[in-house]
Amino acid sequence: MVTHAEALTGLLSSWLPKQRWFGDKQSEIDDVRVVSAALWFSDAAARLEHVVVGVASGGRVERYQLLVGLRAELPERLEHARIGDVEPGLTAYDAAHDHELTGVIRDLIAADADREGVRFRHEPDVVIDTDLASRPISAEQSNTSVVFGGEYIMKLFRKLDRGVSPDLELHRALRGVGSAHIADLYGAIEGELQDAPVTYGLLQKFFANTADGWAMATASVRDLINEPETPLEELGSDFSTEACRLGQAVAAVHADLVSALGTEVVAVDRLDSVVAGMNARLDAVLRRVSGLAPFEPGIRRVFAEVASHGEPVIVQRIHGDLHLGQVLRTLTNWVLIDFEGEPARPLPERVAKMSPLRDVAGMLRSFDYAAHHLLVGHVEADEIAPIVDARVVEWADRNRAAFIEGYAKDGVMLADPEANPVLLRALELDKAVYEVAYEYDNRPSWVDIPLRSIARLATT
Ligand SMILES: Nc1ncnc2c1ncn2[C@@H]1O[C@H](COP(=O)(O)OP(=O)(O)O)[C@@H](O)[C@H]1O
Ligand SMILES: O=P(O)(O)O[C@H]1O[C@H](CO)[C@@H](O[C@H]2O[C@H](CO)[C@@H](O)[C@H](O)[C@H]2O)[C@H](O)[C@H]1O
Repeated sequence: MVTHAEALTGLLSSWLPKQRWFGDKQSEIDDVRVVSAALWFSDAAARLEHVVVGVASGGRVERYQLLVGLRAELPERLEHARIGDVEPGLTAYDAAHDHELTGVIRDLIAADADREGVRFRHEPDVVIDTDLASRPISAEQSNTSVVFGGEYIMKLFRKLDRGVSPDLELHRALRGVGSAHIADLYGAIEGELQDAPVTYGLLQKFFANTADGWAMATASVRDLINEPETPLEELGSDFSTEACRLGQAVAAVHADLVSALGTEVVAVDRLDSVVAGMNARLDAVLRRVSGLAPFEPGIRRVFAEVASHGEPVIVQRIHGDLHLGQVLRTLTNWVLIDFEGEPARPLPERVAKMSPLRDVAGMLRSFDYAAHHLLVGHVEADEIAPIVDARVVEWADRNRAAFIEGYAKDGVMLADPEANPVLLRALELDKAVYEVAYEYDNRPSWVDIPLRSIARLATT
């Protein structure tokens, strides 16, 4: 079967780095090769080709999924998605922005179709409504998501791992035990790539009219800056009740993950390997970000305490990258989304069992972020800081405490954050070190947020 994949590769070196989901924006692209290509759909107006490319840059090769639309005439509505001409009179574009072609993908799932080794499947007890209109969501992130009506959201993965995505694996497992705090899984697109399983996409329940935790928390912080005289507990937008409910939801999901996938114990004589992992991640960030160097001895000291403290650690499957942007408040519930783990970690590390306190630490870090990020780059930051600094710290402490209270409230937790301060502090630091690298790569003006927390966590 003939595709236009080879002709496309010449256009990608300039197009890929402009995409939000493209990982390494710092290095030049050295080479783009076609790993697989298949025709998924064709009619008189458009073709949909599925192309996986291997992109060599910065000394690494990563695989990316492209949904390539091809049309003789690109309508105005798709101009922003143009990749370029693959032959005279035939334009390639990102089909994730074309509601007609994303509708085709949804229909393939509804029909349990197969296309050249790619399996489109809906969950056995689900009937997919194929009449709903499709639109891309505006906030494109690590992957590309498309919403159908107010009912479904389809995530098309961009960077592909060799192995089943934990986002699919954990949603399937959580669905199996009837978890109340997730977006129900309706279908998936899977296949094999270079002799390994691969997940291309997910179809899930879409929660319309939600607010994410980050929007709610930062609205509360904005209020406290604007009402400097009002005690936090009297602010109309006080977030602590929600933080408590969120803690309950996270504990419930952790309990569901234990029911579905079990636990293991890291014995005291293996704690060195946990510390070694944290130190290795620190080494990698220290090599790249010089601003972290002054804190190195303090960070290593906190990590070392995990081994010397001598408590075995119970581990389980966890979310892995939990923060306020990964939780949605529906009318009646908190829902956790995006179970992929930290995008920068290799897949084998992301699917390993870890302490549930790692997710707790991720959320505690997020309260710190929400408290401090509004002043980053603000023209009046220096003027306002002395007045609001104490209040935002109080806000973070109040909500961190409420979240921990909620986490313990229903008695379903495996590890009590309050009873494990040594591990919790090390996990917060480990996360903050990861965040330094994340911000350095993606939002350099935010790098001070984790660095300031590290200064506090590694020296007190
Ligand atoms: N089930 C859902 N219901 C409503 N909105 C959702 C749902 N899942 C994801 N979203 C929205 O889509 C955004 C991207 O989803 P996410 O799973 O985090 O994708 P990515 O892997 O690209 O980071 C989220 O920040 C959220 O706003
Ligand atoms: O949501 P992703 O899976 O893409 O996660 C990555 O990006 C997050 C930012 O969008 C990043 O989170 C960091 O910033 C958040 C505020 O924007 C903050 O709430 C988090 O606590 C902080 O870690 C996440 O680390 C990264 O993996």
